[in-house]
Amino acid sequence: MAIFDFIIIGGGTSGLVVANRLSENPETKVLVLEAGDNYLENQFVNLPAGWPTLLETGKDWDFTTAPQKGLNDRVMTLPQGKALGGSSAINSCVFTIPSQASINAWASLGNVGWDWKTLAPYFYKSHTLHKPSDADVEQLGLYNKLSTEGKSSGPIQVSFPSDLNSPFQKAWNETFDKLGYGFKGNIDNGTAVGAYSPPAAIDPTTKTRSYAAKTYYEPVKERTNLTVVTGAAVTKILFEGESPKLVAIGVEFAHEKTLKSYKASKEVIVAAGAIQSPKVLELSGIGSPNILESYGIPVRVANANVGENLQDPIISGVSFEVADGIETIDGLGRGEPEALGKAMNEYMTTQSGPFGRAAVNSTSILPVNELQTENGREEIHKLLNTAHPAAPTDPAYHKVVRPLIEDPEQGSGLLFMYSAQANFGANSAKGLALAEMPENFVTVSAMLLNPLSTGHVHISSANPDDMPALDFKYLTHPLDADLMARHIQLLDKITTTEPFVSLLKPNGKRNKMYAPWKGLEDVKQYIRKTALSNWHPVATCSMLPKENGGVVGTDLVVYGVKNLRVVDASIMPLSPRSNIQSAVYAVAERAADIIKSAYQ
Ligand SMILES: Cc1cc2nc3c(=O)[nH]c(=O)nc-3n(C[C@H](O)[C@H](O)[C@H](O)COP(=O)(O)OP(=O)(O)OC[C@H]3O[C@@H](n4cnc5c(N)ncnc54)[C@H](O)[C@@H]3O)c2cc1C
Repeated sequence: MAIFDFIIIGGGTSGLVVANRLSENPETKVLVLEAGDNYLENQFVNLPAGWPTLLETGKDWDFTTAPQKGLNDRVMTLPQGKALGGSSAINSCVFTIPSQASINAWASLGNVGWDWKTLAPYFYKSHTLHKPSDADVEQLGLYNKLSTEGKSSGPIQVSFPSDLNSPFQKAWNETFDKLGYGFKGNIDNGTAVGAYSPPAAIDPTTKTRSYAAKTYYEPVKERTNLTVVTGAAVTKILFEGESPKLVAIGVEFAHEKTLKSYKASKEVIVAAGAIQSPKVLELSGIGSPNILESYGIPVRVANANVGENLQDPIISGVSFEVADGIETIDGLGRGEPEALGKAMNEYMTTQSGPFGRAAVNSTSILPVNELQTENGREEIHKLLNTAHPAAPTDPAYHKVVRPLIEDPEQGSGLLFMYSAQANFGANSAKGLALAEMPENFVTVSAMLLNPLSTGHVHISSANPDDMPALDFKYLTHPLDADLMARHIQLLDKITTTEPFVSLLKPNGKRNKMYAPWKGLEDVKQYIRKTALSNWHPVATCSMLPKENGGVVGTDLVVYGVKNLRVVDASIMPLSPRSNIQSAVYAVAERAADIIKSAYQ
């Protein structure tokens, strides 16, 4: 049996960061086992705008949820990357830094030493933020919004969209200014609130996707102490001894239709993502005894927290028909040969145009609008304390999220805009991107940043090939629907305020599911018909004290086992307030340092 120092399960976003850093020492032998394939040469992976074409293909696990009671029993799908680079190979590239408050909340939850101050260096170690050109700075409204220029110096290349002909970004920023949500803080140090145009993980020189496989793996793939096997699905972790002296010593995996085993002399590191890291643990006998025994899996460590605490921010929104003469990218979505030819020509000749950009044009992190007035603040206070008060059975993280909802300096929603139609009501990411209407649109979506509803993901059998049973339980906490409805209601203001309103066709069309709403209850009904995942699941192997729902401690070691850690999105005890890939990279960088220091 081959022996490595470290075996990493999953060569995704986090797995490749840890593999790169651990193999910096030529004496350390590292093995990465990745179930998906290597798509480094795949043009649709490399093309930033190519991601919708990757969904529901062999590059996407394409999980299915249980019927979502809070969303009219709709059954939905969840994309997750099945590729070297994992979800960073198929994501939509937006790269934003989370709020300091949401990272500090990790420490408040009992994770001493995991706060903004300690994690910030790892954000800067994992990416390099490229300054926009002077012309772009003006167009994107980015003056004075970069505080850490030159501070970031990591492998992921992050750049700003250059779209000088588009009227949308400027109009977005000016409209939010008028509504009292002018930009405050800095976009790269966790203090951003208000409207801006976000950067993306796109290499500014090549205008290609900058992701884990390209930046953390490809440059070091010749290291003789680093072995990466693709098409290798881990079926279980191998152990020696019994709890409490249980030790992880290797893995069993399926490769080329054969079951193989390799040994790890130091550690097994789980990086299979928020949906499948708990699956790997459960298949290996770490989880709820009730679940494991029902599938005949011997219990090695009883911990009912594995696979629980699942948090996933949802989105909904409205598409608005644009005024005549305003250009959008709907033609690409409809597959019109003329639009595709023009975009490809721009991309190939001058590396410009929509193919080289992330889908999202602008975002805005906002508190609920009600906090702008005295009466509104009273209303939200009552909502939190009288209508939906905290219960003793609430998960621990509610205690830190609830005060943030009433804080006007924090955001509870993230609004974002892109210049194309969205097919709200679809139950899949691919369906959402379907462009069926012949007119052109701009879409404004809202994402609920820290939902109080939690779900779970567990194995559905003892067969590693079976998909896990996934239930997000979206909107089952009543406060989520109330907050989400208020964020969606703000769309009425944005789209009737100058200069944004001038970009819209008066009495123009809306997306098919839209019907004018008369009040919050109508908005809630619309959300139940249209909301879906924004593909940021976290917290299923939470870093928390075990009695508060934890699976790993602050050293990321799995409770009750030696030599076994988890290093991916599943350890985040609370979703960071932003798109989350930046935090996944930062956590993985820090995990690598923690592991290295354990062997010094
Ligand atoms: C469609 C989509 C769009 C997104 N858009 C954005 C965005 O614009 N901005 C942003 O910040 N975030 C975005 N995200 C989220 C972000 O990409 C993820 O949160 C992040 O990449 C997760 O990293 P991870 O390491 O936890 O998991 P992953 O990157 O998913 O890695 C897990 C890896 O483990 C492998 N694996 C699983 N089980 C096994 C097994 N048993 N054996 C071997 N290998 C296994 C998987 O194939 C995968 O490669 C998006 C995600 C998706 C799916």
